[in-house]
Amino acid sequence: MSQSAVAVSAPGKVLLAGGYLVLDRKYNGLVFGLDARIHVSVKPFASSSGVTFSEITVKSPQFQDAVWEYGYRLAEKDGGVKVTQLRVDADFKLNRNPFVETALAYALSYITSVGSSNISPSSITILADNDYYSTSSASLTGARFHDFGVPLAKANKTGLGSSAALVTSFTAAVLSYYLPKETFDLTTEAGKRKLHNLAQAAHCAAQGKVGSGFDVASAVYGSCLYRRFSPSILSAHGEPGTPEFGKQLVGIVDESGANGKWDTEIVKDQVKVPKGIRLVMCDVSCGSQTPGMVKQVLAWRKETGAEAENVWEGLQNVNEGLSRELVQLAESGSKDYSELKQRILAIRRGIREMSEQSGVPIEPPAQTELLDACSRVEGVVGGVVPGAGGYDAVALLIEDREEVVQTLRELLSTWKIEGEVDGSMGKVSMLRVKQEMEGVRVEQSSDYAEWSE
Ligand SMILES: Nc1ncnc2c1ncn2[C@@H]1O[C@H](COP(=O)(O)OP(=O)(O)OP(=O)(O)O)[C@@H](O)[C@H]1O
Ligand SMILES: C[C@@](O)(CCOP(=O)(O)O)CC(=O)O
Repeated sequence: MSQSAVAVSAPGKVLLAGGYLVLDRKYNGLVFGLDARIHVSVKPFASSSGVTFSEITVKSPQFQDAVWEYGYRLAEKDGGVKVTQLRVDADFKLNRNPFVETALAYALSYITSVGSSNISPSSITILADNDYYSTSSASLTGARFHDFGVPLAKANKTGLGSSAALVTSFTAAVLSYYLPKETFDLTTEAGKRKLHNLAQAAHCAAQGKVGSGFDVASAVYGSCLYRRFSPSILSAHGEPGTPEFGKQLVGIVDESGANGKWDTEIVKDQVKVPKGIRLVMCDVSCGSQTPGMVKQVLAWRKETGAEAENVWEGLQNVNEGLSRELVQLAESGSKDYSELKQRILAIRRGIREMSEQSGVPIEPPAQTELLDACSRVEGVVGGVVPGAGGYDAVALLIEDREEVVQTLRELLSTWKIEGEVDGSMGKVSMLRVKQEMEGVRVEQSSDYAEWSE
């Protein structure tokens, strides 16, 4: 068992094309990893009293009250590892973190099923790159990891997929810490595949539903064309502590169980960004969110049958067209972006058709106006509402020149966008993130020493 500190990071994501379609294995999605990462470091638990407990402490020092202490024990009947959040005193209300708790229980259950059952106490630190949460630029101090000064639940997420990047880097760090390299090596393809399977299982369990998993896949593999796994792979197992959970989990992760191999498809070489082009993410803060958009769109698709299928097929075609054009430009070195512009516009037309027919505001008029205005800026190739769409964000492809970024910033600095529910006016801010090809990565644990005391 390894006892030296380890650290791992995993990227956030943006689903540039394929929202909703990617939920169905017939279609795929173009997902970019982003250079905003979540970092997790694990080190031995330093007991000041000399007494050691069976305890794993997790903290997220950028937020208030973000410390979670867990006891753990091997469950009977091969139930894996049951973790229990510890209370400081009987009256203390537990502040639970479902993603951390589930990722820990899943990782320890896997570790004790394939390796040693002797889990030593450890101390885990989570650090998120600053762009995962919005702050006024005045409060940014230039610190590598900003202190957001609020509890995690009050932080304004920018929608970069924090839970998927967290579960992926957390699982990878815990596995690397407790398992010998022969059993788990993150730098190998086999290691990444195990990580992908385990992180998908934990992430689905924590969010209480089986989504498409594009966010976990890009956290592991980075930018890719993604075709989802069959949801049945994750539909039949128990939860940590229930009989045979250990065996079931190993079957899922090592692909040795009744469901056999995962059918996820990750294609890396059909995703390229031409030199001279970059992705820009803009966060839209409207004070309104659209719950249940996915449910509504899928219900409409089911009701409408062939009509909806036509929209889906049409979108798949133009989505594929976008990735093909990006690859073609990257390989030819051409700087003629007129075709790329047309392909982005074709995707937007498809999304608006899906919006209109389903009655779900995927590219609502306020976002159409914003995207049109951005697209008129010299050097902006075009943009879309990424992922599930709505009022949350826009993603743009621009020529990577400082003056383009500057003009866009000026345009957005005064832009007001009307929210959906209460008519409140929101702001639009350009995040500092751009696309990144690489997925999960082993880091130097000493780089985080300052924050993991
Ligand atoms: N820095 C962090 N420290 C600890 N836990 C975190 C951190 N960031 C995210 N989490 C966990 O992830 C949860 C947020 O997940 P959620 O799925 O709501 O957001 P998201 O993944 O950022 O969403 P989106 O897919 O829209 O980008 C938090 O409630 C917490 O449990
Ligand atoms: C609508 C959907 O296809 C994409 C959601 O993406 P995002 O969380 O808005 O980035 C759902 C999914 O793929 O799980």
